[in-house]
Amino acid sequence: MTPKCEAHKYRHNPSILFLSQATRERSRHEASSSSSVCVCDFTMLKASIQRYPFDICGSILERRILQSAINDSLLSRRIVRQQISLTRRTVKPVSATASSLEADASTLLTVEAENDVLKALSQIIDPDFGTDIVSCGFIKDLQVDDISGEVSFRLELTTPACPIKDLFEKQANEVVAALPWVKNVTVTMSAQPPKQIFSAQLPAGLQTISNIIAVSSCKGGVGKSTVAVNLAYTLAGMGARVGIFDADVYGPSLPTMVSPENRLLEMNPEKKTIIPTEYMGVKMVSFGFAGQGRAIMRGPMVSGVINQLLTTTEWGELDYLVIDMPPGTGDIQLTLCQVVPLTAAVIVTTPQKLAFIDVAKGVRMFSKLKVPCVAVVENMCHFDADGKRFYPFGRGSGSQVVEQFGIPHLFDLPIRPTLSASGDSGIPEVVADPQGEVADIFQNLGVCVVQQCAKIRQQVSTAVMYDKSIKAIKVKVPDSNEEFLLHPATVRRNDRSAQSVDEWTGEQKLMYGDVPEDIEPEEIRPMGNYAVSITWPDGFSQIAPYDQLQTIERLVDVPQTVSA
Ligand SMILES: Nc1ncnc2c1ncn2[C@@H]1O[C@H](COP(=O)(O)OP(=O)(O)OP(=O)(O)O)[C@@H](O)[C@H]1O
Repeated sequence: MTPKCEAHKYRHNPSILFLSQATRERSRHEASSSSSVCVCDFTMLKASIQRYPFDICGSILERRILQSAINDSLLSRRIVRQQISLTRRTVKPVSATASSLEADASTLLTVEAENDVLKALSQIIDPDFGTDIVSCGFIKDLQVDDISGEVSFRLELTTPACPIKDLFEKQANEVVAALPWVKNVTVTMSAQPPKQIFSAQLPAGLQTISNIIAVSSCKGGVGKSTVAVNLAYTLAGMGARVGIFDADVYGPSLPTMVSPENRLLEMNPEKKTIIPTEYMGVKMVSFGFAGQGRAIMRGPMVSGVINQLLTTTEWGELDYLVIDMPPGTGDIQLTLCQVVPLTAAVIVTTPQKLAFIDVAKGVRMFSKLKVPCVAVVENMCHFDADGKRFYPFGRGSGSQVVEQFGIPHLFDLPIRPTLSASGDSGIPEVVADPQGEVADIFQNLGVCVVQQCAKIRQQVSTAVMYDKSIKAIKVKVPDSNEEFLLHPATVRRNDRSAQSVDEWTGEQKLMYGDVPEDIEPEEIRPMGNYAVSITWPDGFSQIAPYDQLQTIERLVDVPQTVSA
């Protein structure tokens, strides 16, 4: 049915005529007092009548009419408000009270003004997520008063260290202030509270840490601790809450590189937890602060100590925990990576040709554990003397690493006597000389880490989702372009846990008919970067690795959207 037909249908409705006439009369009357209100009134009603079927009894202006008028942009909000009150005065309400009419209109207008603001803000794109800040869910506590023209909202970013937070703030101010009815904009910047994206089966101490970054190298002495410490202080300088965990039990470097007042870790005797020491706002734990000196231990003991130190520490809320990994890619490193839900890894190397092989080992270890390597730092690349640049270890194989392993970022760190000196003085270089060249390089590394972590979190948390409208589980495996749909019951039937399959005989315990065809998951949460945990209505928590999800029979025909 075309809009014209609708108009025709309602043309003989006396109520409409009544209102239209009233409006027209008023138009004539008010036009003489040079009001633009009434000129618009009639246009609005006409436009509305042509667009929507509506009931109009006396002064009831149905929501849709107002909505339509506002959508048509025929009237400013102010004029619509005046129109409502004029109508109230002109026409006696029949089946709605004047106050409910006004309340209705008021709500509509506020919603409309909010939409205006959100539309304006959606012009701002987050370059990391490739989508606008409204879709990213960054706009919180939006308050709009379209009469006074006051707008306020909070811009909640994923991390307080967001490198473009100032730009976001400026743009948000500008686009909202550009709306014709806006007189004043108040933007408050904030960041999401730290939270692990991974499933809850984590030690309590790690649950309030948003991102855990491993700084790793395959050999000792390449500058891994230097990078870890300076990266941590750079992130803190960017506004984040940061901790450093020195996992090198054999040769802890942290006690030499930073000089906290309290050089011994304290215990909370009641909770039996470790309280980290702190230096310039960065929390830290190292075996070197345990009053034990260097350890003489065997591998499994080392793993035990590392895990205990790491998991029983009261880290509190952290945006980033930087782990200075023990050098190498052996069992200790593997165990550590399995205990801690790492968000990303940074690999440190030197430019020698052989270093390429080391980096390859590191990348392979992390890729086995599904931890994305976000950057390679090629340390001690060059130094400058007599106006010339020297490459004592030859030109690096960093670019080869980037090409071969698809690691997106490579950073060259020069040899600087100050870096070495600050390593021994207890004040990190980026703190001692925040404007220097080294601080600049670390700033770029910090930005890279912040951006990549945000991307990874986003990818991981949306990798497997239940789409209720099509009753299907949507899978988009991180780091792969593959996207597919699975039938929830099929996913449940493919559970391989001891509850569903006998561990010894391999016999299927969960029968096909045990799972209702229309079963729907209650919650899906990522577990590390390799699996999701799916909670079903009967309370069963299924762990579904991505590898397994990729082998399950897929839904080929997308089901029809199920109306709510
Ligand atoms: N770019 C650099 N310029 C000058 N000195 C550096 C540079 N990088 C690191 N160093 C120095 O080299 C030494 C080794 O660095 P660092 O302790 O960071 O290496 P590492 O890989 O963590 O070693 P380990 O695994 O043995 O702990 C330190 O004295 C440090 O100050």
